[in-house]
Amino acid sequence: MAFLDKNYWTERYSYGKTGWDIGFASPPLVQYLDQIKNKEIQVLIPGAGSGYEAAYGWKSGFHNLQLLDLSYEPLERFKSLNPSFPLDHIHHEDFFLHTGKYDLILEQTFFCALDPGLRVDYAKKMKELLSPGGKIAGVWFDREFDFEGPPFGGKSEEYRFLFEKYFEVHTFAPCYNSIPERLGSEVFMILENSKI
Ligand SMILES: C[S@@+](CC[C@H](N)C(=O)[O-])C[C@H]1O[C@@H](n2cnc3c(N)ncnc32)[C@H](O)[C@@H]1O
Repeated sequence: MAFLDKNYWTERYSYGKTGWDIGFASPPLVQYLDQIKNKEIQVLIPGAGSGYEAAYGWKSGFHNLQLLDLSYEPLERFKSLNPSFPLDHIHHEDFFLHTGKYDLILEQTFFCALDPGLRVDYAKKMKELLSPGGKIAGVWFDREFDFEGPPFGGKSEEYRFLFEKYFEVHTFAPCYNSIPERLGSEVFMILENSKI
C-alpha cells in the first residue's frame, strides 16, 4: 500500500486524480447543517479537500467554522474561490496534530482516506477534539472495495463496535440522501461525546 502522507495526497491533487471530489457540498451534510439553529457553534471539517461543505457552511452563517487538510493544493483553491473566508480558519495541517475544541466535526470521505490501521487513533483524536456533548456527524462508506484503497471501505457493524467505545451513538442509519453514485453504500452517523 502507498504511504498515505502529504506527498501522496499532493500528487493526487497535482495529477487531478481526485475521483472523490463530487464538485459540490455533499447533500447529507448540507441537510444536516440546514437543521442546526445555533450557528455560533465551533465546527471543524478535517480532510476537507476542496472544502465545498466549508464554503456552504460559511455562507449559511456558521462563522466559527474551520477547515483542515494535509494538502496545500485544495486549500489554495478554496482560498481563491472563497476570498471572504478567514485565512486563520484554514489549517494546512495533519488532523492527528491539530489542537482545538469543537461542538461539531463533519465527516465526508476523510475516514476512508486514512490507513485502516489508524481507525482507533481517528476515534480517539475525534474524542479529544470534541467539547463535552460535541458531535461528529456525516457519512461513512458501508461497503468494501475490490481494489486497494484509498478509499478504504468497511462495514457498519465494524464502525458501531469501534465508535460505541468512545461515543454515544445517536444516529446510525443507511444514508437516504447520498449522491446517486453512493446511494445504498453509505451510513449516516451522529456520534456524541458524552461518554467518559
Ligand atoms: C478522499 S479526500 C476527501 C476530500 C473531501 N473531504 C471531499 O470529500 O472531497 C481525503 C482528504 O484527506 C486529506 N488527508 C489525508 N490524510 C490527512 C491527515 N492525516 N490530516 C488531514 N488531512 C488529511 C487529503 O489531503 C485529502 O484532501
